[in-house]
Amino acid sequence: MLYNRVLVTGANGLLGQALVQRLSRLPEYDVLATARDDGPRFDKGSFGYAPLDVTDASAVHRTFQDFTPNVVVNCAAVSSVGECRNHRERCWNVNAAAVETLANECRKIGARLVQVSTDFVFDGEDGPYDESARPDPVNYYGRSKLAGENAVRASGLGSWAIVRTILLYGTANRLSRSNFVLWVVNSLSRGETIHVVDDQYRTPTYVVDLATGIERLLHFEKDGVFHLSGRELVSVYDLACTVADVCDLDDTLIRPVSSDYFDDAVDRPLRTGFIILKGETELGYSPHSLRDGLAAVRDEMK
Ligand SMILES: NC(=O)C1=CN([C@@H]2O[C@H](COP(=O)(O)OP(=O)(O)OC[C@H]3O[C@@H](n4cnc5c(N)ncnc54)[C@H](OP(=O)(O)O)[C@@H]3O)[C@@H](O)[C@H]2O)C=CC1
Ligand SMILES: Cc1cn([C@H]2C[C@H](O)[C@@H](COP(=O)(O)OP(=O)(O)O[C@H]3O[C@@H](C)C(=O)[C@@H](O)[C@H]3O)O2)c(=O)[nH]c1=O
Repeated sequence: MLYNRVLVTGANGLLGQALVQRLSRLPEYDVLATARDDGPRFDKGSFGYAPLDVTDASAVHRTFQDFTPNVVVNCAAVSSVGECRNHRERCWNVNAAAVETLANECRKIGARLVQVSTDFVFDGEDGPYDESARPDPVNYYGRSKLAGENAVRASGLGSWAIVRTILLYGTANRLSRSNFVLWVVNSLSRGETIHVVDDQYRTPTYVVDLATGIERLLHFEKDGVFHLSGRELVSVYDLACTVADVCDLDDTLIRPVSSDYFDDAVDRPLRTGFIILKGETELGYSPHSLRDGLAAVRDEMK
């Protein structure tokens, strides 16, 4: 059997954990999980682990020389839009500059690079978007992620893919950043009132679906841009109400508000969402329905 030697960065994050667990269950992959911590935050699956800060160019070089991956999936990011607004240099170093470093190291050893990106590269004026839509980010996070995409495109790599996704939800161990669905469940379970925007629209994505989609992309060795998200376009308020319904929580605690309710809000694109036809036809991507994905998360939380 021809093994795919896959190096995953940011492996202790929400997507990184799901992806490493997915790949390490399949015999065709030999996985090296890397993250900033001394060890993995999870233990299911059979994979190697090495500490790696993607902004440390010499550490990246050494890790590539030691493991010699034939494919790298970059899940490392500063994924909080507020943190990107407040700590621009750190955000740029991770989301843009480090991608250039990874792409250069991939080129040297002939490896493929799969870069994970976001709906926030778009302005949100005319979603849902397909892969040919023109990016025009409205916040610093989106600009840094677009710069990361452009570093891949400009790198001269023989083989690369950019996988954009939207509003990820799921469970994982000891996350440094929670996600919207867990936040709604935890807040409502404590009986807390929450204010949720009803003018932002998304196609929320169950992280297990995204991990499966990326695995399919590796398996078929597809290049180019792919939009992998859920199928259903909903307002974030409707998403919160669906979470309450699926988890049997009190939806009267959810108050609809518009985006300008939050005084210090970071600008967020209003209507994103993805058309996922390319992933469906070229990868066999087939995400859970929103209710089924949320039910799976509810069961994982038990
Ligand atoms: N979450 C979402 O809704 C969406 C996410 N995306 C994209 O998906 C990808 C995965 O995001 P997600 O898993 O949700 O985010 P997480 O924040 O859960 O994971 C990102 C990981 O990157 C790690 N990281 C940060 N800086 C470095 C560094 N210098 N070196 C190595 N690792 C680093 C973080 O480490 P630590 O835990 O130590 O902080 C974290 O574990 C990102 O590219 C993100 O932009 C796109 C659309 C939606
Ligand atoms: C905390 C909070 C969030 N929201 C809304 C804002 C937003 O539409 C949604 C999710 O907010 P978050 O701050 O979790 O995430 P946000 O920064 O909007 O989400 C993004 O994550 C990054 C990584 C991406 O790349 C994007 O695809 C996107 O999904 O919830 C409220 O309405 N009320 C609240 O009190």
